[in-house]
Amino acid sequence: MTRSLRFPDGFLWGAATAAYQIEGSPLADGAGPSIWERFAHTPGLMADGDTGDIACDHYRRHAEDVRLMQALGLTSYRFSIAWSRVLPEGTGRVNAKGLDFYARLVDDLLEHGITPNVTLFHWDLPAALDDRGGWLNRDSADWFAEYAQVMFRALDDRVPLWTTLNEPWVVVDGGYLRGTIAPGHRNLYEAPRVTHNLLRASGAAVAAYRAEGRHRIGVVFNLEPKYPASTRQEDRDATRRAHAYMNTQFTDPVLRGVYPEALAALYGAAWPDFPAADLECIRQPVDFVGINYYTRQVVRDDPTQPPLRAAGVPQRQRTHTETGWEVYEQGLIDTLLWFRDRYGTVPVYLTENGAAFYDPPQAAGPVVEDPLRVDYLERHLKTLRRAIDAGVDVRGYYAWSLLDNLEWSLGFAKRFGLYHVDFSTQRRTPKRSALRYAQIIASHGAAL
Ligand SMILES: OC[C@H]1NNC[C@@H](O)[C@@H]1O
Ligand SMILES: [Ca+2]
Repeated sequence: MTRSLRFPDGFLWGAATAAYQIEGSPLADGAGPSIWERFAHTPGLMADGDTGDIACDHYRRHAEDVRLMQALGLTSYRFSIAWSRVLPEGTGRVNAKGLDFYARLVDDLLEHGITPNVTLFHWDLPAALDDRGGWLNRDSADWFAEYAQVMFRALDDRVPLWTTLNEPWVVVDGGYLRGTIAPGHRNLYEAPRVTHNLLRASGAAVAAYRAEGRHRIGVVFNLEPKYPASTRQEDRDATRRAHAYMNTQFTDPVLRGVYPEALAALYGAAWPDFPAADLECIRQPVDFVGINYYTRQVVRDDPTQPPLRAAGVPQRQRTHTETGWEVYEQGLIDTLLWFRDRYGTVPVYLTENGAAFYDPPQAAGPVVEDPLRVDYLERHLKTLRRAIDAGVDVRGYYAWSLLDNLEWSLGFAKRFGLYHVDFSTQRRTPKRSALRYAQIIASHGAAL
């Protein structure tokens, strides 16, 4: 009997984006600046001097972009709210024009039969809140809950899927330890405190939602499975540290109410003594979890790289993307089975999956040929179906990304889009992967 070729009834076929990466017009209509406005305009921090000043000009071209979604047959679209469009100072005064942009976008999606999946925080913290300490300030949980409540009251009648944070690990590791993304800090003492306040903020928003929300709310983690480079104990220990730092540092507090004990040893003196009551807030039950999967990491012991003392081992024999990530779809099912076995039956959406490949410049033809991205998409969707067949409750898939966009400090050169964007003309052109995805959606997976 052939394996079930179709995906479950009601499975959502989506694509994902984030505000600062696509919208442009960062200060239009009363919007306040975010920390990305500052970071991107700080010389030397962004590849090629790229910024989100225009990006995909989505703030003005949103109607055209919704039509592009419909052309693919998408049944869902995941996007984020720019917090400082709605609350220019982060708290207090609401900017009606900012809120109205998102209300119109949601209405347009619904009119096209596309289910909105709304991320409240996708890294673009209002600059005014960073001036008050940002995620280092324990008050950040209250700021975020206030903002979340504004959004729930404005849009919960039309938005069935909410998520609080996108990828807290990236904010901690990139924004506060390595300094590669906004706000560009490099401070080991700050990292665990930011983890903790991000998770407290997420819990506070979920608690606020429970008081008046009518639909479902979750949180989005990027999960990257870690594999030991050898059977040596040192490599196995390094792999465990890397897994705790990147994965269970976030999933365990939210889904089990405790931090992995490896973190205290890893952070050492930098590990704070968190009040137990905080974990009660953090472990607010969520309705689902979004998992963003891109690649795996093979890990070896590396004493020269404290505090993690772990290094990635390049898998040169395999295809890699333009961001240096190994194409490794087996890691997707390994991660989903691990997640199900550790946390039980909490529903999952694959809220991001995709690849940046060098799409060769094409004559202005109707389709951009991107064979490597087509291959990546097929491999991961086939693997996702295997995980579903193995009993993992996956409710939807979101390709990262609908459009080529600003890949944060890597700039526009890293192209993840199903649609190619010519940033000098704003012309959108479907890639072969977009047409293949449309075919898969139309057959509800059978065409895989
Ligand atoms: O690196 C690709 C994507 N990963 N997750 C978060 C998104 O904002 C990134 O563009
Ligand atoms: Ca450029």
